[in-house]
Amino acid sequence: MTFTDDLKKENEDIFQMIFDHPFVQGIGKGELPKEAVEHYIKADFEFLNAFIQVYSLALSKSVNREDMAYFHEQIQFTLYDEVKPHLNFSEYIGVRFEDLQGHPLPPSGDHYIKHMLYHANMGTLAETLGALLPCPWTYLEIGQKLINKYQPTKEHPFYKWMHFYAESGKETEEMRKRLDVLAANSPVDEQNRIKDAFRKSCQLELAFWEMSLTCETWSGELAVIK
Ligand SMILES: Cc1ncc(CN)c(N)n1
Repeated sequence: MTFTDDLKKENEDIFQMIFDHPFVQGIGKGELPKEAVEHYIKADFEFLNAFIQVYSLALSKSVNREDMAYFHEQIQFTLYDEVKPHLNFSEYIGVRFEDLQGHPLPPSGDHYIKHMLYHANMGTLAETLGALLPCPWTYLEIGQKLINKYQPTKEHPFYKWMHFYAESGKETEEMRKRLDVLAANSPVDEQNRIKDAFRKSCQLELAFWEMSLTCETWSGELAVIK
């Protein structure tokens, strides 16, 4: 068993809760409230901006060219390739993707990016990877398991979304490989911080789906200062 095999096993409960979440199941069924999808895209655009910033902090902690090239590629992937699932969702709600950008993150999304930025700013590269890994890994599982369960055809409204993530296994595999090497050489207290970062990111992935479904917002008339 590798370190990341253990992480998966310890967090199987949350992975299952994510798969069972009504928003995720709604993707498989091809039936989602349009307001919830709009809320998701607006938040996810900002989330991925922060994710790129976390990758660049991880790049700055890298000490060899291979890791630098890896984080550079991941930034490109997030910037250019991950637009495709957002476009699929935007088409479904009939709103231009450009009109869904620049909106403040709702509380759960805000919590999630600050959690990742905390580890990236205060922790080691291994700890940063622990906070990042649930993002590609939970989506890979969602894509694969939804395709397996619903067998969508090309006419399915979220066919492209599901296939995009089901076929993104390389991202997870490469990140796991790096974290396994680093964790094997980490002291126990650092391994515990990685485990804590990973579990909280899994829990915040779940919270992100719930935030989207319930159209979670900040309280008060002003909501947030822009
Ligand atoms: C919140 C969230 N988590 C994960 C992914 C997949 N990269 C995403 N787009 N958004």
